[in-house]
Amino acid sequence: MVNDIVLETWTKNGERTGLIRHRNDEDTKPLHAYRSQILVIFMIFSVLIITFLLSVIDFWIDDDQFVQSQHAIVKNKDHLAMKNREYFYQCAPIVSCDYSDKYRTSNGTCNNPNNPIWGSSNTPFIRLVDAHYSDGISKLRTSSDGEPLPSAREIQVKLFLNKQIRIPDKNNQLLMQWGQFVAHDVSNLAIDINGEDCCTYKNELGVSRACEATIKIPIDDPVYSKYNITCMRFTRAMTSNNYSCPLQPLTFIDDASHFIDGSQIYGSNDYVVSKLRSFTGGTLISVLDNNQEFCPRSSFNSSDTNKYLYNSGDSRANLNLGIALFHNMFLRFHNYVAFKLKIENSLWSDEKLYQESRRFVGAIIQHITYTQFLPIILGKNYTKDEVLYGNNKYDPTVNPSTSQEFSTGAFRVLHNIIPAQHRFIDSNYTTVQIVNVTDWMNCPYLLQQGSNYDQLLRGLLSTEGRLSQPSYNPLISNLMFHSNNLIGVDLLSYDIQRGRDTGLPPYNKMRQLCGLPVAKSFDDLIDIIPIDDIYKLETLYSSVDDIDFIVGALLETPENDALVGNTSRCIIRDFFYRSRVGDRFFYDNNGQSGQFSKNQLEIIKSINLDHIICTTSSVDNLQKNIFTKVDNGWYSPMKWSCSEKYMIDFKPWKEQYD
Ligand code: HEM
Ligand SMILES: [Ca+2]
Repeated sequence: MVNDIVLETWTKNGERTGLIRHRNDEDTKPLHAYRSQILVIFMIFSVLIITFLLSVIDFWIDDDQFVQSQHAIVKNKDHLAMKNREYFYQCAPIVSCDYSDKYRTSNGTCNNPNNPIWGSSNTPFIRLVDAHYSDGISKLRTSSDGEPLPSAREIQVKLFLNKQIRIPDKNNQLLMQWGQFVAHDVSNLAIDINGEDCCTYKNELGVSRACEATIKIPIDDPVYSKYNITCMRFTRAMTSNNYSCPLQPLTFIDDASHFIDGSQIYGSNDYVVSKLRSFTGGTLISVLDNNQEFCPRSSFNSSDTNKYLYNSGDSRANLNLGIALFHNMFLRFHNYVAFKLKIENSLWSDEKLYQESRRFVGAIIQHITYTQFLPIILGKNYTKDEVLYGNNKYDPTVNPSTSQEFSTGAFRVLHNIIPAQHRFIDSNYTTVQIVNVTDWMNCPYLLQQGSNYDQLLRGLLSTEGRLSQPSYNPLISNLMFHSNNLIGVDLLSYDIQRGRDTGLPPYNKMRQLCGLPVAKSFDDLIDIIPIDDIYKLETLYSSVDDIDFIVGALLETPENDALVGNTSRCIIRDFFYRSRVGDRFFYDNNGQSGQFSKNQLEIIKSINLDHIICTTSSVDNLQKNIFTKVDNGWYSPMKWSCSEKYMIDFKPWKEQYD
């Protein structure tokens, strides 16, 4: 019988193979006479079975599958990362899932039925291109000729620092703030902060791993040289080694759930979630101050209790005033939704109210991101394509994980729209205060003084944003995290150095990945980078292949109405495509467990950031395009009043009882 099966296996199109015919011709011989043939067949058969089994296992854990999707951005498959699957082989936790559950888990596990940890917090950023380290493992990339790359600060000084274009943007500052809010939803790279002042320690005690990438400041630096500073502190990012998963080359872990699910509000694991919930009425814990609702305060050990930090789903909530404002806004919005849902469903438990409100808020964040934010970032024509607005179908072969190239490279290009200053505007639309963005970092308590919250919000809404351009504002380029009003660090130097720290591929490789021609010489960059910048690049880098990704990406002239150049656009689009199609709970994907009803979806699709602002602040009239700067006048025809326009109907959530 067994031989018969083998026979069938080797029959092609109904014809027997020569080997088998031969055996049939001689079937009078004793069995042992066929020993060698049987052995060969057995071996071939075993190899086939093993190959088949390996390919099944490979398919099951193959986190490179997303690139095979027909819409994936990747045009050149020769350059795909090979190492993404290592984590899944070696360190992936085993989780048990109930796929009929209507709600996301807090850490994002159990989204994909075949790969339940895809996109969950504490799993790696995927790489679109293999890591680039000089030793192939962890040492920062060097030039093609083996020499060190130019210092990140030297690049900033020679290429970007003095290029400030002061033309006001047609978008307002709120656009930038939404970008940072979404960035923190999908990406959180832990930094190896161990209290060392790396620049000092480097001189006195040698170099720890965390400190081995401090940034050299040129002696003729136009800013730092005045203070005789020649070293910028910088610590390397944590790696999977810090998460008990030693991998080579270095692999970096995303502490946030990779999905756009509001994890920066709620937390990316059960512990944080439980610390933020009030466990009554589905609400989050909040503090009432001066009749306004704010985030709870963290148990930050400060000698001055008035200088608290906020507790939220993401520790970066305190980084700058704009992001702190958004955390309060969404805390208030969550609690508002929970309150409204309770009115419709008085019998719902705290758990049900919390989960339904969280689901509602997560859906709105996705809706705003895809319909209001991305069309401006990527350009309206570009976002019309079905990559971003598809057929509402979930595709389980698409990996939704945040890519290293997106997080450390392409999306950071938008640091170029951070304005130097925020305006505080009162209810009469008079500017009452102008604040440097770098002066109010890590001091969210300032938001709670007087009417600062509403005034900053009015300022973000009605102040023009910084025009997208190949430079960062001078304050964020010199004074970030300053403690004494004198000198701080440089965000652009950090971004360049972080790219090297995390082994990002150089710019030319990213061009290739995105289907742009590979530049064989600096002159070939002329298709997309202005000639003056190409000359400067030539003085800095010894080869066109050495240019850092973010440097090339920042210099690219955006096409049409996009805010970013082609290469970053391609990487940003890749992420948001995968984040939509590869998220089983994406708000308008059909077929998800407990998907929104038709009426509910209609309401969700009608809600914009405008509604959220109206329900959570004293701002009482808003421009029709929320991210556009409009005239402040009360009677501007470009504005709608909150009381007329922005009611949210929660009736479709009323549960029908028979
Ligand atoms: C005032 C506004 C902002 C400030 C002060 C700020 C500051 C920072 C800082 C200090 C880092 C970490 C740098 C490092 O050590 O590597 C960072 C990371 C990042 N920023 Fe911003 N940023 C702002 C706005 C934005 C905006 C508008 C975007 C995008 C639209 C953005 C996207 C990102 C991303 C994707 C990361 C990496 C996050 C991670 O994986 O940890 N940021 N930002
Ligand atoms: Ca998330």
